[in-house]
Amino acid sequence: MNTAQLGKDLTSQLKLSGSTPASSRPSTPQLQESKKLIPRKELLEKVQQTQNEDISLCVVGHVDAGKSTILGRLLVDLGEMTSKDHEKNVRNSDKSGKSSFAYAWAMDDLVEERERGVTLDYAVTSLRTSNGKVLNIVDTPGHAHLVHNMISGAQQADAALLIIDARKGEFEAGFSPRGQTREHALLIRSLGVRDLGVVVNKIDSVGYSKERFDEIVAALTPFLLKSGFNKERISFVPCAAMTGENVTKRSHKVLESWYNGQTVAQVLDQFEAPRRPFEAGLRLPVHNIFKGQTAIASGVGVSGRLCAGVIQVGEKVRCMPGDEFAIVKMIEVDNDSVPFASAGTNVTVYLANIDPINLSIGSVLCSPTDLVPLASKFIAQILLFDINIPILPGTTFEAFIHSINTSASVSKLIETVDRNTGAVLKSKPRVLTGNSAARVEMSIGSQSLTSQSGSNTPSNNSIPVEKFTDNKDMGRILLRHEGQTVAAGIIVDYMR
Ligand SMILES: Nc1nc2c(ncn2[C@@H]2O[C@H](COP(=O)(O)OP(=O)(O)OP(=O)(O)O)[C@@H](O)[C@H]2O)c(=O)[nH]1
Repeated sequence: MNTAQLGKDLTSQLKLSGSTPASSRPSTPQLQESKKLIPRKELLEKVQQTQNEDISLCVVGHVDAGKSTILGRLLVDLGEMTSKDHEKNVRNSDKSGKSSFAYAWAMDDLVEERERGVTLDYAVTSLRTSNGKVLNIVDTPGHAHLVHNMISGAQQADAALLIIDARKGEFEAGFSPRGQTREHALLIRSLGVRDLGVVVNKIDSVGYSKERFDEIVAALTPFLLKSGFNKERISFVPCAAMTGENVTKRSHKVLESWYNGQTVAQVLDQFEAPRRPFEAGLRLPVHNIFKGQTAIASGVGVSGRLCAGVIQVGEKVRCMPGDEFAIVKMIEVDNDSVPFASAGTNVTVYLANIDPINLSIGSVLCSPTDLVPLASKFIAQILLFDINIPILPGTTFEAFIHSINTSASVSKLIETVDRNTGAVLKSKPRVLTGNSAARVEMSIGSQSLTSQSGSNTPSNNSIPVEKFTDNKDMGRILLRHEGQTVAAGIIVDYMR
C-alpha cells in the first residue's frame, strides 16, 4: 500500500469516527519524552555514518505519455517486482480488457485508477538502480485537473523523469501552451529539481525514427533551458516502455543504428543525492494524516518528507501552527520501522498524545526548542511565466508552499527586478506582466489550513514558512490562477 492510499483510507476513517471532543477524551498520561533518547551528538554521528544516498525521483508528463508503464517496466526489469506478480497483473489486466496496462498496474494499484486507466493520486515506490542507489519514486498523475496531486508528489523530488509521447500530434498536444509537458517541466524546476531525464517514449509507434526524436529534442531544449534547467543536467533518451526497448537494454536494430547513448536505467544511475540539512532543526511538513490501524502502528499517523533535521522515536515534537505537542511512537521508512530518520527521507510517523483535530495537511512538526516561524504575510521574489493575465494588487492566487495549498493575494507590488541579476528595474509598479520578475508582498487567505475535523481554522491565517535562504524546501512558492500555473518564487522575508 502506498502512502497516498494510506492517507485516503485513514482520512475516510477519520470522517467515520469523527474526532473525539476534548471533554470526552480520556485524560492523557504526562507527555514525556522517552528516557532512552539517543543524545543529539551521537544521533548526528549516526546519521552522518548511515547518511543514505537515497534519491527522490518524480515521474511527470502529459496524460497517457506512459509514466506508469515505464515505472512498471523498471520495477520488473530491475527485479524489484517478481515475474510472478507481474504475470498476475498481465492476467488480471487481460481479463478486464486492459492488457496494455499490465506494466502500469505495477504502479496504479488503486481500484479506480485501474478501472479508468489513469493515475489519480501520486504513488510512492522504491527501486534499486543497477549501481545500487535507492530511488524513492513518485509517480504523479498527468491530467490537467490533477495538477494538485502532481505538485504534492513533485514537492518531494530531487530529480525527475519527464515522459514524452513521441507520437505525431501527442507530443505537440503535451507541449502546447495548455499541455502538461510545459506545465510539469516548469513546476518541477520551480520546486527545485535540477537533474532531469527526458524520456521520449512510444518510439516504437513512430518506427524508431531518429528524425522524430531529434525534432522533439530540438523543440524541448530551448524551452527547458529557458525554464532554468542546466544543459549538462538534462539527458534525452528514446524508449518504448511497452516493449522494454532502451529501458534497461537495447536490441532493436533500427534504434541501435542511430542511438548508442544511455538507457533509462543508466540515466537513473547518474542522478546524485543532494546534501541534506540534517544538522538543522526538525521540519516535517505534513502531507497526509490518518489513524494507525494496528496495535504496533497505532495513534495518529502522519506522512511527509523531512525537509530538515532528524526525528527519533520517543522524542517530543511540537505541531505548528497550534500549541500541541506529541510523542513520536514509531517511524516507518518504506514500510520498515526505524529508530530515527533524517532530512530528505519520506517518512510515516505515528504520534501519541495528540488528537488529529489539532493537525492539518500543511502543519509542520518541529522541535519544541526550535519552532518553525509562522507568517500571515510574506515577501516573495517571483518569476512570472509566459502568461497573459495582468497581476495587480489584490490578485488572488492558489499558493503552494511545502505541503500547504492555500489562497494568497498580492497585497503590494514592491518592485520589478531583472530576471538574471535581481537588480531593481522599477519601484511600485502598477501591474506585472508575463515573463517578468518582481518582489511582491503577499497575504495568506483567511482559511489557510484545513483541520482533520473538516473545519477550516477560523481567523487564523498564519502558516509555517521559512526564508528560502534558511530552508529551500520550506521557502519555495508556486502560484496558480484560474487553473494555470502563473509564477514560481522564493520567500525572502515574512511577517506574523
Ligand atoms: N505503443 C506504446 N504504447 C505505450 C508505451 N508506453 C505506454 N504505452 C501505452 O500508453 C497508455 C498509457 O500508459 P500509462 O503508463 O498509463 O500512461 P501514464 O502517463 O501513466 O498515464 P496517466 O498517469 O493517467 O497520465 C497505455 O495504454 C500504455 O500501454 C510504449 O512505449 N509504446
